[in-house]
Amino acid sequence: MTGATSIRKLPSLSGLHHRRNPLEDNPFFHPSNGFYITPSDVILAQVAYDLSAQSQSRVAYHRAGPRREIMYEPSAVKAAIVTCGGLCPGMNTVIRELVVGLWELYGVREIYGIPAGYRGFYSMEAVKLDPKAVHDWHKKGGTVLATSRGGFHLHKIVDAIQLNGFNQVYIIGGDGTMRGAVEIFKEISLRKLEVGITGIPKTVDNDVGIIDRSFGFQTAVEMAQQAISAAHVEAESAVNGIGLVKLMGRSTGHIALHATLSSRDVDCCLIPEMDFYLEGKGGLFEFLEKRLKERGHAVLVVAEGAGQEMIPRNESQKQERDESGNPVFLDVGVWFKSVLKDWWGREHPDELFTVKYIDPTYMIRAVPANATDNLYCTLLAHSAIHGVMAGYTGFVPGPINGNYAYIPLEEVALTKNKVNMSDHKWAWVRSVTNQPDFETNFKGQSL
Ligand SMILES: Nc1ncnc2c1ncn2[C@@H]1O[C@H](COP(=O)(O)OP(=O)(O)O)[C@@H](O)[C@H]1O
Ligand SMILES: O=P(O)(O)OC[C@H]1O[C@](O)(COP(=O)(O)O)[C@@H](O)[C@@H]1O
Ligand SMILES: [Mg+2]
Repeated sequence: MTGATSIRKLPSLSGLHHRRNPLEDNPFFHPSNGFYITPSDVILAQVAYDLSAQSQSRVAYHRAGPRREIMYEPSAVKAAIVTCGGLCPGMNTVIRELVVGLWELYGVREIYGIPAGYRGFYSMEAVKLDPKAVHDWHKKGGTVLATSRGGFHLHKIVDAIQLNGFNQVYIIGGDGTMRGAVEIFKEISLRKLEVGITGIPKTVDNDVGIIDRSFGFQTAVEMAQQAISAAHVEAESAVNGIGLVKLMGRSTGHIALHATLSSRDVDCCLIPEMDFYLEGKGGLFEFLEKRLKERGHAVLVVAEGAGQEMIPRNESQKQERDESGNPVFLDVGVWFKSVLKDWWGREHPDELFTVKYIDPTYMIRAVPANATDNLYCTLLAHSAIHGVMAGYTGFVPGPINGNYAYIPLEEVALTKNKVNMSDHKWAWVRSVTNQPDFETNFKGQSL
């Protein structure tokens, strides 16, 4: 295979001095050949190639891991950790492992938690953290530091970082947080401060791009199974029963898709990336009618952002935003329940019909991470620490094709991970549920 490899450049702090990595003397490690990662160690963005193609350009990211030399004197490090945005299983594990990792791997002793998200930098007292304080945090859901939306005042935040003398900042958050982190990184560079900034991607929706998946996502999918199973039991035990489950997913339907694929009890899965329609040939009602006739019940899984444009709303509802500026959605489950009942009442006024609506929204994200996600959180935290200690800044650690890499923060902030409606995964959903291909049906209908 021929073709050039372009390595994504990582910003680094220039005013610091090289020093020996203390892992060299750490009793738990025996650094041998290949232990330290060098600048020429990279992870390719893509692993599948067509070998018959003439020439292919490749994108690569620097590989995450410890470097032979670090750029901070551990006793001079003052680290800040903050969690922003919505909850996600594993946030406490990441905080715990950042604290324990900084302490045990590098001998850092000044580690602080910023309470309540970005606003905490300038409006609250930072909390001193050590391994003893965080020892059981991985067993707790949520974030012990607390989180919030909004409150992003760039200058106040950077002033507070400067005033407190923080020289490493670990920012745990989703797509909105990453956009904020880019602003902070740029302002810090403008002020020529020697402060390492890293963004650790957190989002239960799995909507952050480039990385394989976000931590906590698998736990959330697992939790969603309970809701789907309950909906299935309720639907099966009724006459013409519909079990309706709403799952998180503002603009991406990954949770709904994965929960559908792993459950196999789902008759139809609706996600924000797709258009669908209710009435007429090839529509949802026709499909449900058929399913109820054949099987006596049906299970419908809907991502919270699906069909939002179909729900009637007044002017103020149209404008509503949360503190971070994200649009506030109406409850698609409540709407569905009412349109389904209207439809059945119209078509079959004398026949029994039941819709059981289950909304496990916060249950799927307010739990501790499962074992797989806990391990993932640990590797993520350690990757972040190694990168910052090595002097990199403005980066995001994350798994790419199973290997941990450092990705420029700005690239992550600009990339959204949407469900690709034309790849095999969505085809697999349709083959499992046998649900209508709304797009094709709609085109056929309008001919
Ligand atoms: N474009 C942006 N620029 C700067 N800060 C932002 C931006 N978008 C969101 N934020 C801030 O990031 C934090 C988290 O954002 P939010 O969208 O609520 O959650 P998430 O990071 O999980 O997507 C909030 O404090 C919000 O004010
Ligand atoms: O009610 P809240 O806390 O604002 O959160 C609701 C939203 O948060 C999420 O769980 C996750 O969103 P973020 O990760 O972007 O914060 C969405 O699925 C959901 O719409
Ligand atoms: Mg978000």
